[in-house]
Amino acid sequence: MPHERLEDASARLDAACQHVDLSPDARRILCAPRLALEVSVPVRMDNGDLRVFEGFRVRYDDSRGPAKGGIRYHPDVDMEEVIRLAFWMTFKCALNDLPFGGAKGGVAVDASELSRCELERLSRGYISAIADVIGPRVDIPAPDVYTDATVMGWMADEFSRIKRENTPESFTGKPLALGGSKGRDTATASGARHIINAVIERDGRDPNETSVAIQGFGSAGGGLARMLAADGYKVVAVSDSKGALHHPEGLDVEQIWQKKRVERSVDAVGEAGDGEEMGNDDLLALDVDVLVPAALEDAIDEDNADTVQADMIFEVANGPITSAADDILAGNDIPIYPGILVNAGGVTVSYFEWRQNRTGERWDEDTVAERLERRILRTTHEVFDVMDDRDLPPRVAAYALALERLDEAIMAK
Ligand SMILES: NC(=O)c1ccc[n+]([C@@H]2O[C@H](COP(=O)([O-])OP(=O)(O)OC[C@H]3O[C@@H](n4cnc5c(N)ncnc54)[C@H](O)[C@@H]3O)[C@@H](O)[C@H]2O)c1
Repeated sequence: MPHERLEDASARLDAACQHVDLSPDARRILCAPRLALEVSVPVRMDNGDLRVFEGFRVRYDDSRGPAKGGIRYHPDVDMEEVIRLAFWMTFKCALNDLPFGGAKGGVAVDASELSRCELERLSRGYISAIADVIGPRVDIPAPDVYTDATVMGWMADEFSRIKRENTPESFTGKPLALGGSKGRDTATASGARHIINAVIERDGRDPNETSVAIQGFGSAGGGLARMLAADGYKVVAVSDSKGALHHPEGLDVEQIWQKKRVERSVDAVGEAGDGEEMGNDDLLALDVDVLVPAALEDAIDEDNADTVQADMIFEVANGPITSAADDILAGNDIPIYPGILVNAGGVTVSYFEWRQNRTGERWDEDTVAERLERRILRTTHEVFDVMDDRDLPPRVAAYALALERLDEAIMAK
């Protein structure tokens, strides 16, 4: 890969390549993105000033179908980060056998500083700038960090205006009224829950005796905390960007959820429940059975990897563990279930949304939940088979399986 900060993605590709008879053509094709577009998005601010934002859209690979990937609004977004995220989407879609390639987009912006009207103008301007490279049979965007259904609604509307046709299947993660799918808001947490339950059962553990710490109490991590607590797990620690809360016998997750997500309190998680407050980094070092990083990238790196005491890690965030940390955790025999498996519930229900929009169907909540569980468990058991048959750790097994599917499509072309 040509970009310096892509070593993590590249290291995962190299590790998987050692276990797959990859054709040299596929290796060459997967080393760089198919398309990397950088755009300037001028936006008239409420006070009359003009600001110009940097935007990106990357189509990493589309050998298995139109590319799929979210749009992130964050001040740190740059081309390298977007390429890295698009690479992971390529492997996530392949691993989960979705008929999609991988893409990602983003705008370098602190969305919290913008008024609602400024955010709408930015979202519409960004779509106008990338309209030539997206579409329902080319590249289908979705929400990511600091973008949501409202933003997708504006973007889908802008795209329909530009194309002069109504194409709800051009975007996923839309509001229900504009063709969004039921179950999209809880899809990532549900997928992660099914995988954790499958691993706990395979290991012969009892959920009631299993302690869990979750970093990041957002839509994915907070939703998962609620589901695991309902399944009987002891959720002993959760955190957000402001603080962490710990209770060795298990936290009252519903109370924290109510305060953080329903009342939209700005208080830290640490002030929202009846546990003891602790430092954010201390959560990662707790002696728990299950650790779930569900915040942002690079949370566990070579500086803190050695402090991790969990029996196993499930990545809900994209790329929360650097490749250097991976090596340290492997040396300490801590298995890591990778994000391309664990957080695939979101893109799976996005695929359901795209299918519903293309056929004009509307699936009810139970249908979405049942089809999601079936697909997630099928992939999970395929990964277990590769782990057993080839004696591989979960991350390498998942990448090897994805790589074989990508290789097959590239060679078939
Ligand atoms: N939501 C989805 O459908 C989905 C799908 C796939 C992957 N992901 C990934 O999951 C991660 C979280 O996404 P989300 O949608 O839940 O975002 P979100 O914005 O709803 O939540 C993120 C949470 O992380 C917390 N956080 C930030 N920095 C932290 C830190 N240093 N320590 C502890 N907590 C911190 C924030 O306070 C917030 O509570 C991202 O990496 C995203 O790419 C999300």
